[in-house]
Amino acid sequence: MTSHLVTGIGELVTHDPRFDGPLGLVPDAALVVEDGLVAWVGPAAAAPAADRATDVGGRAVLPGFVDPHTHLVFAGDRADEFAARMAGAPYTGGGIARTVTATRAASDDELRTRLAALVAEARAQGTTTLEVKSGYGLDVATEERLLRLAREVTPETTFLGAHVVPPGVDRAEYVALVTGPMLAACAPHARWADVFCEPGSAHAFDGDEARTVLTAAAAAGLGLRVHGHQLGPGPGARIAVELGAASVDHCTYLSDDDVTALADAAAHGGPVATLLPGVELSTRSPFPDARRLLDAGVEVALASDCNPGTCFSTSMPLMVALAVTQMRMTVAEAVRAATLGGAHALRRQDVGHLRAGARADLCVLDAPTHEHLAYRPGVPIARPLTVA
Ligand SMILES: N=CN[C@@H](CCC(=O)O)C(=O)O
Ligand SMILES: [Zn+2]
Repeated sequence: MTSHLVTGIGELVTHDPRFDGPLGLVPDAALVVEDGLVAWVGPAAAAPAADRATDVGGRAVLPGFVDPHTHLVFAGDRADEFAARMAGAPYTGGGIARTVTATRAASDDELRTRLAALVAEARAQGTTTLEVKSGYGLDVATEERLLRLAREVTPETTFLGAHVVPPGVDRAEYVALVTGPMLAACAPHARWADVFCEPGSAHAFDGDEARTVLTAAAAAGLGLRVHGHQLGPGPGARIAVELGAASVDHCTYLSDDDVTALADAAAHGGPVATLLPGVELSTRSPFPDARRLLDAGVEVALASDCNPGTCFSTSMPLMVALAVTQMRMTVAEAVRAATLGGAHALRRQDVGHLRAGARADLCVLDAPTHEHLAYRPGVPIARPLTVA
């Protein structure tokens, strides 16, 4: 087994409680990788010998970003919808049907090529784990196809047949399809199931429908996630708590009762609140109240939600910068949410931190400290650090 010493680390974010502050920071640090796993972290002065060494020249190193919410398998483009929105049109979810039409018409190879390009784009900015949802097929064959393709790039695949009711299809019949033949075809390729729960939307699902979909998915062995509170108030957070979902995502319009329910559940591993500030940026909506969640003791994750409708960005550094500048998160809270928070939203113990035994998924910054992620918005300072 070859050991590899990474040295010259100006600042290392470990999330190891043995080290300093909320991020477990080690200044002038080193790290040893063996067999793809972190074998040792600590001050460079105490580093053990290793077979090989890489000096990162005083740069900051942190766990690779964990992006727990993306919709990366799709075809087509909705730049015109984005431009119309910037000129005043509202976001309703109605544009999802256009992506569904383009996606159904695309070949596996077209979808695979686009997906690979988006994964490479995310990775080039420091994302080392990402979740990918279906949801632009909305028929049995296409949903199954999207999940098969997603599985080629990540184990974190999510069945989102309940994204919207396809135009012209009866709601009850569609819920029966999603919970019956579609779930049966998709479950073998999925770790998770998700539902777009927005009772105020003509396209998405109400609380009863969401509960029906998620209960069936849980019975099929899938973990649960919920899209909720993006467009308005709703039952998404309470359903997520009630059914033991790993995460409730968006969380823009939460009531005090929703926050209390999430905070009470947090004590026994309740849902993470995953915030998607790229959506508020790209739909010109109010940002979620991250402080209210954090101050109540709810674990917060950040995700890109990369999709062709509400946020066509794979950039986790952008999400960190938005969380800090627009949502009043501290830099440490945002960096934690983009790494360890995402890992918890995916119920993963092996990523999102750099304690001994973690996967050696490393992100290096062309900067001396993690603060530069928010201090230098839009500047491509984050990239993966590959240690062979
Ligand atoms: N809100 C639901 N789904 C996506 C948007 C999908 C689309 O508009 O294409 C989201 O998370 O924002
Ligand atoms: Zn989404």
